[in-house]
Amino acid sequence: MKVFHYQGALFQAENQPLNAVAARYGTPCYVYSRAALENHWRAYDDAFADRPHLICYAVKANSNLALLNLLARLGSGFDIVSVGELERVLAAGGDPGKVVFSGVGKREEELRRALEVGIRCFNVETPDELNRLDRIAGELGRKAPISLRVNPDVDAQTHPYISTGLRENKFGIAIDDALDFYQKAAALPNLAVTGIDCHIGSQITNTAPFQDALQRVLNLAQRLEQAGIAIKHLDLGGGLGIRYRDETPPTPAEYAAALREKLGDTPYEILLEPGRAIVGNAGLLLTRVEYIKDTPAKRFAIVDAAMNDLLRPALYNAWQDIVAVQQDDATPEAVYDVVGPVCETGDFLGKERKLRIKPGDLLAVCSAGAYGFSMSSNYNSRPRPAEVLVDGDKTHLIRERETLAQLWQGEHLVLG
Ligand SMILES: Cc1ncc(COP(=O)(O)O)c(C=O)c1O
Ligand SMILES: N[C@@H](CCCC[NH3+])C(=O)O
Repeated sequence: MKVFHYQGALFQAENQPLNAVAARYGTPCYVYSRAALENHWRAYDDAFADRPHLICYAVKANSNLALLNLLARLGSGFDIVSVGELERVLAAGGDPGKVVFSGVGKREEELRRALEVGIRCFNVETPDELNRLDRIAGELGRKAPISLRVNPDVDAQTHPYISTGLRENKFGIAIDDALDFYQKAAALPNLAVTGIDCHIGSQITNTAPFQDALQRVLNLAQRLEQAGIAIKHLDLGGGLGIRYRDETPPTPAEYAAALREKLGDTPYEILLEPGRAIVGNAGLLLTRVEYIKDTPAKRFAIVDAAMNDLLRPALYNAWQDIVAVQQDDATPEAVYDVVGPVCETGDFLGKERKLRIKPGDLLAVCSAGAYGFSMSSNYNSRPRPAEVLVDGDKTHLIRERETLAQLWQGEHLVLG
C-alpha cells in the first residue's frame, strides 16, 4: 500500500483512507489527522513545560466539536472571540475556567454569558468595554478577571489583512496609553486585573516580531508593578506560522526559546493562543477533478471544491500545495490553474500547478486544517462539505455534509 506523507501527518493514499473517505463521504471533504493534531498541541505544550503556562487553542482556526473535544481531553484551554465559540467549547467538554475571551466588539449578552460560566480572563480591547464589563459583573455579583489587549505597534511581517499589532490596526489599546487604562480598570469595583494580552498577527515566520512585542509588554508590566498594579499572567497570543510552501517558521521549541530569552526569570504565567500551528497542517481538503478545460490561454482543472469551501487562496492569494492523491505516471504532466465552480474569477485554489491528472482524479489541497472549514460559506448556494477525522486505521465522520434543505432552513417565504 502506498502511503501519502503530508507534512508530519500521514494519510494512506491507496484504497484507505483517502480514496475510501472520498467514496464514502463524497467530495469536497475536509480530512483531519488526529495524530497530527495531538502531536502539534503536545509540541506546543512541551515547549513551555519549564514554566507555568496554558495553551489556549484559538477556536476560530477550526471550531469542529470533535477537534475541540480532542484538545479539551489533552487539557487545552481555548481562546474565543464570540459567544458562539464559547458554546462550542462548552458543548465539546472544554473547561470554562481555561477560556480567554478576545475580540474587539464583544456584545453585552456575550460578556454576560462568559461571566455566568466563569471564564479565565476577558482580553479587553476597547476602553468602553471596561465599563460595560464592570457594570454587568456588578449586576451578576461577580468579579471579572481582565487583561488589556495592548497594541505594541510591531510589524509582524505578514499579509496586511492578518497583521494586528500595528498602531493603525483596529485591535487592542495603544501600549503607551495602557497604564492609564489599567489604573482606570483597577479602580472599578467589579474587575480584577490579572494580566496583559498581546497578539500581533498570524502566519508569522520569524521570531523577531514576537520578541519585540514581548519586550514592550515586559516594559509595561514593569511600569504596572511600579504603579502598584500586580499582574499574574502574560497572554502572548497566537500567530506562529506554518509551512505552506517553502516557509521555514520556527518550531514551537524555537519559538519558546526566543520568548524565554526575553522572559528570563520573570514570574509570570504564560498564556498562548495558537490556532494555525495546531491545526493547519493537521488537515487537507479532498476534491475531485470534474473537468479539464483547455483554452487558448490556459489549462484549467475544474474541481468540485471552491472558494466557498476554502477561501484563503481567493482572499489572501495564499499558496496551498495541491497534490494528486494517486500518482499516475501514465498521465502526462501539465500546468493547471485549479479552479472551482463558483462564478468569480477569484475562485481558484491554486494557479500554475504541475500535475498529472485527468477527470475523476482526487486532489488533496494541503495545509487546510486552519481557516478552511471555519471560513467556509454557502456562496452560490453550495452546501458546506463534510469533515472526517482519520484516527489510525479508523475514519470518523465528524460533521455531515450540509443537505440542500439545510440551506434554506429558517428562511421564510413572504407571500401576498
Ligand atoms: C486574538 C487572537 N488570538 C489568536 C489568534 C490565532 O492566530 P493563529 O492562528 O495565527 O495562531 C488570532 C488570529 O490571528 C487572534 O486574533
Ligand atoms: N484567516 C486568516 C487568519 C486570520 C487570523 C485571525 N486573527 C488566514 O487564513 O490566514
